[in-house]
Amino acid sequence: PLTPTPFIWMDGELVPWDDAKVHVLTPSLHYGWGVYEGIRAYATDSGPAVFRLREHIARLRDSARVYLMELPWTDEELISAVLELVRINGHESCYIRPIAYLGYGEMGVAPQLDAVKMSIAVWPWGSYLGDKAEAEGCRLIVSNWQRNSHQTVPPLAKATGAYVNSALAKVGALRAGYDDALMLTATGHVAEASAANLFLVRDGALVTPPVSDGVLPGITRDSVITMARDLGLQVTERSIPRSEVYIADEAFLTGTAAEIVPVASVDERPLGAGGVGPVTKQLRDLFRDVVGGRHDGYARWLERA
Ligand SMILES: Cc1[nH+]cc(COP(=O)(O)O)c(CN[C@@H](CCC(=O)O)C(=O)O)c1O
Repeated sequence: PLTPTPFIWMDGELVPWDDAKVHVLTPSLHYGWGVYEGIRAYATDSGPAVFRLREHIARLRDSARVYLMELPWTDEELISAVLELVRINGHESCYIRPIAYLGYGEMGVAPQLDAVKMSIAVWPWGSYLGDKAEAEGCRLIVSNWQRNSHQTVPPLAKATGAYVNSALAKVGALRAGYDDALMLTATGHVAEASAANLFLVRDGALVTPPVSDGVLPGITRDSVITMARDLGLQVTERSIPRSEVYIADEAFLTGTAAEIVPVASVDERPLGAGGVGPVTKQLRDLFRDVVGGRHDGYARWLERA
């Protein structure tokens, strides 16, 4: 359940949590035409810091452009709003959820595109896949729901309505007793999990599906690619046929909510020796140091609240 925080930012105003409401005939509620972001603020020795905030706001604007939505605020205004909201809500660490949607006024499939409204909320959000998955690795099953394609619902844009695809996969996986779903493209190549990117490790080298295979260009994915290469590891972005996952030495998921979660098995095939693989552990330990402000080499990725 959500832990309320004192204020939500709505169109430039700070609104008490319980008053942050929209009309039931808000078209984005009915048709899914909206874009959003998932960002995290982390506790550091010098207070809360937001991880790669600028990149997240830039992706929000990219998503909005795909959906013909002009955000009524500049990147700088949104960055300031996020930092102020984290500060006044008083959390050392929290999850941050900006959303741009189409406000009340007209109904119908072709929405009123100039009615763009925005809100930003924060709340404490712990382990996305649960402590057990973090410690022992998550169990994935390949979903029988195909990942959105560039020809249907563009995976490049983080649109609200796009997530029924992820939700169908995730709910199916949970009901089958798994932690999450692995989604494939129309050609049977690996895309990503329901709300996180996937990396494989084989002979010490990392492989991850390309954006052209219908993945969200994840910011955690980008961070892991950069950190891995800085560690001297080989990282390749290429199409991965489904069965190649079964023969990986290690695999892990990356996402803002998920962070870095080891994969213990896919379709009941255990990966490597099970548990947290050495490369996964090395990258997860480094990631935790970086977001905790304990690694000067990536200070550029942290914005102090
Ligand atoms: C489909 C998908 N793929 C990859 C990622 C990882 O991207 P990034 O966070 O930039 O590293 C996310 C983030 N999923 C967000 C929403 C989760 C949710 O709504 O639940 C998140 O992790 O915040 C996705 O939703």
